[in-house]
Amino acid sequence: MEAVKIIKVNNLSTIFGENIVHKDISFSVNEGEIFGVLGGSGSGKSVLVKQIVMLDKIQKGNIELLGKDVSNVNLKDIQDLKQQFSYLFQFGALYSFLNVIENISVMLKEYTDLPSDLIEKIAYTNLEIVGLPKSCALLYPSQLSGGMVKRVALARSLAMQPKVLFLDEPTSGLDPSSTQKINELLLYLKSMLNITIIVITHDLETIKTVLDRFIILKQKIIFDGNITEALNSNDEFIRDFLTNKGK
Ligand SMILES: Nc1ncnc2c1ncn2[C@@H]1O[C@H](COP(=O)(O)OP(=O)(O)OP(=O)(O)O)[C@@H](O)[C@H]1O
Repeated sequence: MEAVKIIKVNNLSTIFGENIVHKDISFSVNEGEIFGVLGGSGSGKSVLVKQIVMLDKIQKGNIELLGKDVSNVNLKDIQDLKQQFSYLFQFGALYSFLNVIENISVMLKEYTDLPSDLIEKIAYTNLEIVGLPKSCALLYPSQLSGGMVKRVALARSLAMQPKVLFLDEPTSGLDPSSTQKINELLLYLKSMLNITIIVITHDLETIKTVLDRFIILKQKIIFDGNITEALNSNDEFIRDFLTNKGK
C-alpha cells in the first residue's frame, strides 16, 4: 500500500528580485516519517517551511498540507490546519516570565476550553514525554540549560497533539551530548506518537541517525532519498555536503 502523503509540493518556484531561491521544486513527505530539509546557507530551507505552514507567500506552484492546498485557503481552513500542526519557530523560544509548566500550558489555555486541572495534567505528561523531571516544573527559562529549553519548547508543541511537527534547527547551539539527547528524543517521539516530523538541520549526526529521508536544496532539489543513497551518490557535491557537516 502506498504511504499517505502529508505534504505535497508541486512545481514550486520562489524568486526575490534577482535571487532565484527555488526553481521548480517538487517533493512529498509521507505520514509518520522524519523528513529533512537540507541545503547550504541561503538555499531557501526556511522560506520553504514557512510557505508550507502559511507564513510566507507561495509565488508559483502549489503546496498541499494534510490534503489542503495552502495557496488557496480560507480563514476556516487555516484555523483547521493550525490545530493539526506545530511549527517551532526559533526552536526553544520560551516566555521568560512563565515557569516551565506554564510555558507548556500556554497553547492549551489559548486554543482549548479544557479545565485548568486537565491542562495541568496534560502539561505534566508532556514534561515526562520529553524526558524532564517533575522537579523542573516550577523553574523559569533563565534557570534551564539550552537543551532543557529546547525540550520544554518541544513539550509545549506536543501538548496540542499535532499530526505534523516542523522544527527549525532543533540542535543548533547545543553541545554534542545534548544534541544526541534531542536526536534520541525525536526518534522516541516518532515511535511513540507516530507524528510526521519535518526538520531543517545542518547537523550531521541528526542527518545520519534521525532522518528517514531528506532533500538537499540548491535552487532545484539536487537530492531526494535516504542517507545510504546519498553516501553512495555519484554526485561529488552531495557526498561532500554530507561529510562537510551539512553546510
Ligand atoms: N521576504 C524576503 N525578501 C527577499 N529575500 C528574501 C526574503 N525571505 C528570504 N529571502 C532570501 O531568500 C534566501 C533563502 O532564505 P532562507 O532563510 O530560506 O535560507 P536558509 O536556507 O534557511 O538559510 P540558513 O541556513 O542560512 O538559515 C536568502 O537569500 C534570503 O535572503
